[in-house]
Amino acid sequence: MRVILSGGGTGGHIYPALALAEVIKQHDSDVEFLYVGSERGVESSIVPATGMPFKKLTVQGFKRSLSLDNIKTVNLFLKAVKVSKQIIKDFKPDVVVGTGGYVAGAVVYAAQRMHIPTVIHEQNSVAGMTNKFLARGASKIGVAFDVAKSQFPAGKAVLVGNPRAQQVAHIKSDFSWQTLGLRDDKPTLLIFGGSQGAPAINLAVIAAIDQFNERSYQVVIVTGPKRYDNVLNKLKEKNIAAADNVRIVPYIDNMPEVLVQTAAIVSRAGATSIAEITALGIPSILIPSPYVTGDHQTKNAQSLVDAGAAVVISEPELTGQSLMAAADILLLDESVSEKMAAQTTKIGMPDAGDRLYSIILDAIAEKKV
Ligand SMILES: CC(=O)N[C@H]1[C@@H](OP(=O)(O)OP(=O)(O)OC[C@H]2O[C@@H](n3ccc(=O)[nH]c3=O)[C@H](O)[C@@H]2O)O[C@H](CO)[C@@H](O)[C@@H]1O
Repeated sequence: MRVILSGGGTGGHIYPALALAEVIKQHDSDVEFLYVGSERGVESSIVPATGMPFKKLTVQGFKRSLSLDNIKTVNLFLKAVKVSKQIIKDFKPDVVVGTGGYVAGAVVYAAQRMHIPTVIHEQNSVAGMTNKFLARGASKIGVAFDVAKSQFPAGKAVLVGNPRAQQVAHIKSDFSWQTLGLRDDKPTLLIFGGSQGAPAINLAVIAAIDQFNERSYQVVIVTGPKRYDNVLNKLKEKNIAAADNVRIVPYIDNMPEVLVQTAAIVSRAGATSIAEITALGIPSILIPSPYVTGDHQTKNAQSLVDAGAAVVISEPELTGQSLMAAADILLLDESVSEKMAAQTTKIGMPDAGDRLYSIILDAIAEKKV
């Protein structure tokens, strides 16, 4: 089987594609992959690091307001479709899979024009712009939230979950907190703001760090690669240093292994993070980003809140104090965290990769009929 994968711009689109690749390889050891990503997106470093063949396109996003830049966006898109057609002609895929982001728009659209089977995966509860654009021509659509089904052409979308859930649920982790200078016999709270970090979460953490320093549990603060220096500078200005139980890092490369050893999470409500949290049954405090299309993070978080599986703090309510209070309950009150962990696990879909693989096989088979 030959598969082109495309998804980009942000970790939440890229990691599901890579997790799917792992699942397909388990079913079909002869599979050949090609990943097509954007040259400016983080996929251009994340994907080659896995050893997967990678080709770059130049694309950019649409501005929501009227802007001359959108003319450039359209021109780049048309060029990217042309390059994609050549890539597809050379690679001869059986299927092209898109996991969101502008780059996937060009690659999957090119495949559709060439009558190659295409499958798109929607991670969020509100369909993204790229997937809406591609939906009509897609052979199959896999969604991670049931509420997303109705946003696609009738009968086309299937609930599959997010393949990253399967990856983290089955990982054998020998990760030790000692690699960060911490201890393995203490519960650890992991704080991160999605794949890029979130300024609001970083600010609340800076306000709370004096108190985190005094806690019996450990705290790992992931600032986001581009926000690390800023956080360190702010702490310096305030003359605050992290104590022995607190670590501040820009990014975590081996998140699945780390998550397995994590007692509780503070995070945005990105769809892929939620898939991981629910697959592993980790109690969480979610702070949905208010800056995303259709407020989709609040809707992503809703299914967990409804089930008593997570606590939500809205961004306007987020302060050092509200963060500390919620963190203390999760880390210090076992009855709360155990209950939440049990509820969270119920929502998880640890077979999501297999389910997505299955609709990919259907898409290929239907083409052959
Ligand atoms: C601002 C924005 O547009 N966010 C969107 C983006 O978020 P974002 O890229 O932040 O996506 P998610 O929160 O869904 O996923 C983040 C991924 O990055 C990983 N990770 C995170 C931090 C780290 O240090 N190392 C690491 O590997 C997480 O484990 C997870 O796999 O895509 C998601 C999936 O479509 C959407 O739901 C989000 O709304």
